[in-house]
Amino acid sequence: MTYEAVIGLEVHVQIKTASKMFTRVAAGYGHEPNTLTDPVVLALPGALPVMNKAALDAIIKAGLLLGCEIAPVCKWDRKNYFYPDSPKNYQISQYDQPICLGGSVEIELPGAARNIMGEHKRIPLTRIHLEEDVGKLNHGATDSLVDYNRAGTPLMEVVSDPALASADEAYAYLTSLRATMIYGGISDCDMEKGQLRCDANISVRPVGTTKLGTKVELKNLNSISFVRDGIAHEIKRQLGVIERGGTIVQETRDYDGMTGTSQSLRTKEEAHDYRYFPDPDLMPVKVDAAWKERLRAECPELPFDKQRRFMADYQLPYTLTSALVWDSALSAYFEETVKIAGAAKAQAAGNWIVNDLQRELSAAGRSLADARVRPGHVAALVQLIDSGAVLTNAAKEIFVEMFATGDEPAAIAERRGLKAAPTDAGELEQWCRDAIAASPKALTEFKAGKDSAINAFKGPVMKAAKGKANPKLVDETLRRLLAAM
Ligand SMILES: Nc1ncnc2c1ncn2[C@@H]1O[C@H](COP(=O)(O)OP(=O)(O)OP(=O)(O)O)[C@@H](O)[C@H]1O
Ligand SMILES: [Mg+2]
Ligand SMILES: [Mg+2]
Repeated sequence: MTYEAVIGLEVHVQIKTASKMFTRVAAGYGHEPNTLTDPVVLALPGALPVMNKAALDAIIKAGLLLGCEIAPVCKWDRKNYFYPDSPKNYQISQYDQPICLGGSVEIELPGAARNIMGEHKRIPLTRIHLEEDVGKLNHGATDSLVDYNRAGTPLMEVVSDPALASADEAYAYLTSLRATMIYGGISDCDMEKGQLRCDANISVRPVGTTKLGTKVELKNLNSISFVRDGIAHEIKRQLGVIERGGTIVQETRDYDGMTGTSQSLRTKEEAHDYRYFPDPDLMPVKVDAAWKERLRAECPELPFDKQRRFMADYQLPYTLTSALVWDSALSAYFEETVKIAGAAKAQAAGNWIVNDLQRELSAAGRSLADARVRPGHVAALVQLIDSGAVLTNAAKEIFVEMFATGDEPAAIAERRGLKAAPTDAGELEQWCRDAIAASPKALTEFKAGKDSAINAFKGPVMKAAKGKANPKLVDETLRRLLAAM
């Protein structure tokens, strides 16, 4: 019997807000332990939660970006459990009335080659709800210390349907979801800081059947690559168990990305173990049309939509769009350049940005925001090349200097003597006549209608001009002379 894998992901995304979910104390990372706390975070007697509007805005925006239905009314529930990371002994979460329902994440699977677009799919979401993050336990050799700085940070849980079929699809899903959250300004999704965390639920079933198999939940997958590796490993493990005649038990396993192994943590608790009940301290939240529309207006175009637009409007090749659209600042920079240089120059502009600008930025350890080269500079350089005033090799040099100084490309070309030589018209004409005379075969071909035969004359002309002739002028002069022959 052949088996297929079924995967559902639970992704926790910390929302980037100034303060915590139910109190005004600051949210943040990397502070002295237990400095971002107050009576609400520490659950001191009498402390009461007050909702953070910015966090609600962010989750509604996330829902709109992913095409979810925003529930007109949602409520808060207590998820009860005892563990030192939660001083209240419960977590405020949303159980049966989450704020976002349905929706999907668009993914792209790997293409046949790097420069070929892969298949696109939409992975349906079950829900997105809002909850508060818990504290952090730091385990020492003989004791464990608890830090409540993270406790109470607004946290979204994005739950997918069991609809992913492979480790690669899970990888593509996380890449796309992460980009969407960053684009929307909802989270920075830095996995090293725990801003995005993923649990993977995995089961297998015989191909052709629809009933879901028993799932195993993988935890502690702390990079997107580890999620992919962990899932691939777990699918293999489950198939191995079945092959040996065993059965899969529902459990939570810990995957160690460094060693590529997993071990059982616990057999999985059921929802009733948490004794969910509505939080009596918090009112349900009503989201009306005006609230939704205000946030809809703030929703940016998503990377895949942008990529389709770049390919259609600017005729850009897939590879170039892939290098641009996943970084919203970079694609904004590109579009500003195109606005100045013109859509016909989009590909040239894109190449300068993706290759030369990015190379110089990473060599200098700088970010795009503080690059001295602005879109106007790139557009000006593209225009100088197009007009024939500078040649490509010179332009490369100009770019490097432009990056270092922020000077205009024309000024750099002037002072560094990098302009294509302002060839004397009579001299250029003579070079062209000599080149035509030296190649009677190409002349015959050109006269017979083979336009590309003109290229045979250009090399000798450029050689005579020591590489500094304006190629556009060379082309024009040759054509003028040829037409008269
Ligand atoms: N048989 C299955 N095989 C693979 N994935 C499954 C299966 N059943 C459920 N899933 C996936 O498991 C996830 C369940 O997440 P959900 O948050 O609803 O429940 P939970 O994991 O029990 O709760 P908790 O948030 O307390 O961990 C979903 O992403 C769902 O698609
Ligand atoms: Mg869950
Ligand atoms: Mg879970």
